[in-house]
Amino acid sequence: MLLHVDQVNKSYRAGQRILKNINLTVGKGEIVGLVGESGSGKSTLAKLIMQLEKPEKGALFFVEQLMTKQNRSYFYENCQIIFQNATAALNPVWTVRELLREPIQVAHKSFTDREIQTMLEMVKLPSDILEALPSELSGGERQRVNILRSILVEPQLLVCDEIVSSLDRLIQREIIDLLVTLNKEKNMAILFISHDLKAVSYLCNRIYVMKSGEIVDESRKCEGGFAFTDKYAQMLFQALENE
Ligand SMILES: Nc1ncnc2c1ncn2[C@@H]1O[C@H](COP(=O)(O)OP(=O)(O)OP(=O)(O)O)[C@@H](O)[C@H]1O
Repeated sequence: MLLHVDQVNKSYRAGQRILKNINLTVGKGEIVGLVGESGSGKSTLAKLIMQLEKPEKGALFFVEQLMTKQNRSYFYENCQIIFQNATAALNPVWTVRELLREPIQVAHKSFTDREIQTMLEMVKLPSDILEALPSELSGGERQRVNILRSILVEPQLLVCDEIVSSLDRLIQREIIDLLVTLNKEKNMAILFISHDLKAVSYLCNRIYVMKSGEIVDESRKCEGGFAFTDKYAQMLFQALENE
């Protein structure tokens, strides 16, 4: 197992539990979805996974190892997160070339110009983009730069928190197809957090449904569809079928 969230609880204030006994796993090379209405606790769980917040109870394991301060750097070399707001994640005064150089240095890697060109091609960015500033890019291009920055370190797991929500449908589909390609070519596991059921159903092999801080259901894709047993989960996905 790549990621194992074991019986995790979280409150920000006494008496108000935001996460309740969360159990979630992501296997090597697996694409897992996490859906739920606004405020159900998805982003809080993402922050806990990335060790930006501490669980009150429970534990998190990465490649069977309990996540601790001591092995945090190994974790960050192998797990990357992308948030919805691509603009905020990119330093506005850096060109794309500089933005890509940073994670390359952090990962102690070096790439030739030719290799960088190949990577740009993989995420379908034009080669002349290297000298552009984030403000000169479209929303979809900014998110591609963000994705490219995250995958340069070749993580085993990519956590995507609402990364396509602010993009139009066509660009959303292109970004999702890019994630499918990265999953296939690099065997990179993905935890895809979204309230966009259509995107999640298309992309994921397995989906968790969250409601009011609890995981209420889980289903694996079978013959292109999902079979939920919980009433709330069924209602959510029923609406999608009727679209
Ligand atoms: N730093 C914080 N301090 C106090 N409460 C917080 C904090 N962060 C989140 N919350 C509360 O935790 C609950 C869950 O929020 P969270 O952002 O995890 O939900 P979400 O499912 O990701 O929602 P959305 O889909 O709208 O992003 C909300 O009620 C929110 O107000």
